[in-house]
Parts: sequence; structure tokens; C-alpha cells
Amino acid sequence: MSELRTENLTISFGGLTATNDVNFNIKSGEIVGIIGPNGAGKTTLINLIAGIYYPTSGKIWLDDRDISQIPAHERSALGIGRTFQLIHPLEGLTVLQNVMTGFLFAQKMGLKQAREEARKLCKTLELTGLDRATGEINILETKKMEIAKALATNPKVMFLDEVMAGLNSTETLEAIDIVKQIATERNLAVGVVEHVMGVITKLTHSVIVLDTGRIIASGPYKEVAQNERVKSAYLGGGA
Ligand SMILES: Nc1ncnc2c1ncn2[C@@H]1O[C@H](COP(=O)(O)OP(=O)(O)OP(=O)(O)O)[C@@H](O)[C@H]1O
Repeated sequence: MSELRTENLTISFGGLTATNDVNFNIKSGEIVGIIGPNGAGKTTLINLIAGIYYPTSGKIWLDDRDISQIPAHERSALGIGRTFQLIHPLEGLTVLQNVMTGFLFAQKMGLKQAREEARKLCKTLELTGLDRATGEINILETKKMEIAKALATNPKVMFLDEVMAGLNSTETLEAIDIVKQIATERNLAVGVVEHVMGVITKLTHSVIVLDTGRIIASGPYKEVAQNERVKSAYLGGGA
């Protein structure tokens, strides 16, 4: 059982406070949506937790350990995994080799074991044709590869940053099933940034709503969607 918790988490870029006093948590087996209009601070929150940025103030706890000041690669080794909003496959490598990177670098496996584990993981995601270059695979396969790369780091907590973007409705349903299955099987804590509210409804147990860096509402999506402050944040944000 693991828990990721932020405590008054804040970051300012010059005069702009992109994450402002954010308190939230995700526990093993939970899928929490992180929603809000464009520029609300969703990706910044993930970047803070993953260690791409260090907070201006506040803390990030993984269980009873304060991870706020440790570098990204150490957070990854402790169990913080994530996908990226802008997909960046390692070009020149095959699909299999891309997935192997997590096993090699985060889990420090040897080549042979990393290859075997990567094959097994891709099989569970129904990702085939692993010797193809990343430029030859379709968008659903690309998304599966990105999820596999994150899983290959053996996370306790995994953040998915708009992984459904660009998928058609059938592919989206498949991706939702995959994420739910993984979260259950691995007892993962999952944070999901997503603009499509149909995905949020089907996938998450609860959400936090960010607006200009602050949490303005939290709870099950159906309740939060009725909140007047949330409605006006979306209208004001143009989303
Ligand atoms: N490295 C940075 N330097 C300066 N400003 C930044 C930096 N990273 C993010 N910001 C600003 O912080 C705010 C929040 O950005 P962020 O990307 O977290 O929003 P978001 O909710 O993920 O938006 P979107 O839904 O459009 O992806 C924006 O105003 C953005 O310009």
C-alpha cells in the first residue's frame, strides 16, 4: 500500500504561481483525475511530483518519505512513474528497445532480463510487432508503448498526461480498459490528466479541479461537475 501526498505544494515562475498551495493525495488502487482549463497547472503538478521542477515551497511525500528535494531519477527509482504529454519515443530504437529502457535504467536489469521483461509487459498490453521502428507504429500502439515505458520503471504511483489524446472513440475505450486493468492488477496509484470528460467519468474514482494553480474543487467527477466555481472556471478558461 502506497500513498503519494502533496502538502501546500507551490511553484512560481517569476511572477506566475503555476501551482499554488496544492494539497492532494492518491493511494494504491485509486485513479484520480487532475482536470482544469488550459494553463491551470496540471502538467506543472506532475512535473513537480516527478522532480522535473523543485517546489518554491511545500512538500511531496511518498509514504513517510519527503521526496520534494531529491532528483528525478531517484524519485523514479522510488516508484514515481509518468508518461509525457508530448510523446518522445527514443527514435532509432525499436518499440521493444524503447520499453527496455525503463527496465535497464530504472530497475538496473541486465540486457537479457530487460528484453524478457519488456516482451512480457508488451504482451499484457497486447502490443505486438515489437521489432518495428517507433515511426512505423500507429497512435494506439504509440500510447501503449508510452504506458509500457512508464510501467517498466516499476512505479507505485503513475501519472498519465493526456494519454488518450488523438485516439478515436474505440481506441479510447480500449485504452481506458487497459489503464483500469493495470491499476487493479498492480495495485497502482494513478493520476490522470485528461481534457476529455467522458474519459474522466469512466476512468476515475475522484478528481481534483485546478484553476490558475489552485485546487477549486475535489471529489467524484459527477459531483464536481455540478459545482458553479468549476463551471465558471471552464467557461473563463475557454476549454
Ligand atoms: N517552465 C516554465 N516556465 C514558465 N512558466 C511555466 C513553465 N511551465 C509552466 N509554466 C506556466 O505555468 C502555467 C501552467 O502550465 P501547465 O502546462 O502546467 O498547464 P496545464 O494545466 O497542464 O495546461 P494544458 O491543459 O494547456 O496542458 C502556464 O501559465 C504555463 O505557461
